Amino acid sequence: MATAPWTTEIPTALLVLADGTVIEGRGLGATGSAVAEVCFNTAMTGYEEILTDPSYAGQIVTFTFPHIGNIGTNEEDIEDLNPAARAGAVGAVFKADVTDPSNYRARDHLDRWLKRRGIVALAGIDTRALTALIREKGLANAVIAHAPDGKFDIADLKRQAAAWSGLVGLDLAKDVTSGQSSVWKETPWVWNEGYGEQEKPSIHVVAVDYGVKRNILRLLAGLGAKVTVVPAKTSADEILAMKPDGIFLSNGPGDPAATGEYAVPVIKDLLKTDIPIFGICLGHQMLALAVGGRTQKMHQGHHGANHPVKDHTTGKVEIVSMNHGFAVDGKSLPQGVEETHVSLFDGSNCGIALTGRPVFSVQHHPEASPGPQDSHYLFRRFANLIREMKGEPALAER
Ligand SMILES: NC(=O)CC[C@H](N)C(=O)O
Repeated sequence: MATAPWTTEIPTALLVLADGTVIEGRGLGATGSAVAEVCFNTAMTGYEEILTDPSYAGQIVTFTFPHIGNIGTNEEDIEDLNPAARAGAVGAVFKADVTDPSNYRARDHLDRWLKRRGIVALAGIDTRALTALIREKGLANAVIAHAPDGKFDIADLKRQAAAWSGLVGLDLAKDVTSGQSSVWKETPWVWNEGYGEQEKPSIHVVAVDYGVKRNILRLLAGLGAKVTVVPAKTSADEILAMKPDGIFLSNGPGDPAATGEYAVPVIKDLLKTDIPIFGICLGHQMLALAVGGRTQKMHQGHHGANHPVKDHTTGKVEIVSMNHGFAVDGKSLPQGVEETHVSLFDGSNCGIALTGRPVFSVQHHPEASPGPQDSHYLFRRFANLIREMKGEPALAER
């Protein structure tokens, strides 16, 4: 994968894998380097949402869709809660060079936006070959480096990539969570109107922020919730003192088993109440750990917006957004915990529910952003569990 022999171009960016593989490309975005896990994402749209999803902290995203950047960037499509913290992917890999944006919502060029967010990026490589390599050998630790003068200390980059401990055992939720509690009011985006505001909430949801995506909070607010967002290390007593009608456990980066000291014990305490609980992705994995299940690292992970998942409770198949490199071992689930959803790609666990209790979670991303909206019904399922507790009529689920 070296520079084509007929060009005299000097590579200005490198992706150096832990096994010593060096991939040369054209640099864009921030200069410098970042060490992380390199994964591939098969979504065809939504690069801004993907790169700002805090669950991608500690990761470099290779986009399999070849043209990234042609709709530019805007201020509305970011997913991390606190833009100043710039939680999200640390690196990005594209096939084609980024062109000038052509979209009525564009406010900036992707290259400038990447620079501002501190994301190191590389373009002009065979992303299919890199994806095939990840599929064959598994998610790889790597360094992405960008130097406009083309000067790299390759031996040092190789050392850095090989020395990095990787995501297993790494707690990153504590780095991306909000520093303080806040109330979220914004409701989902409507074409020609933009985002709305929830002014008359009828239920109260406390959302534990392990790296939460904004669109989750919007969908909760859109269903009539006052959403109080609390930091990842908030205790069960503090959460219960807020008198929530429902508790939401968010997505987030890193190894779910590594957050064991603060998240899992709190979830165990919350499970002693009868308050409805809903978890997404990292929240799903930690709920599974709290009920006695196990999580494990995946070979190539699931990152995309086109994954088929079956809901066993209805028999329906939904096409979903995915972003995870760890998974719940479906075989580890104890009695009283049902497997509600499975991936139709590899049969891996995608959802659990506690038998006879208002507690459930999913591995995929029903909030989409980006991706199809097939799984939005899960938010209504959660709202209905809360409404049932309050003696209010159910909303239509689909
Ligand atoms: N999107 C997420 O919440 C990801 C969860 C976890 N960090 C994983 O990679 O599996």
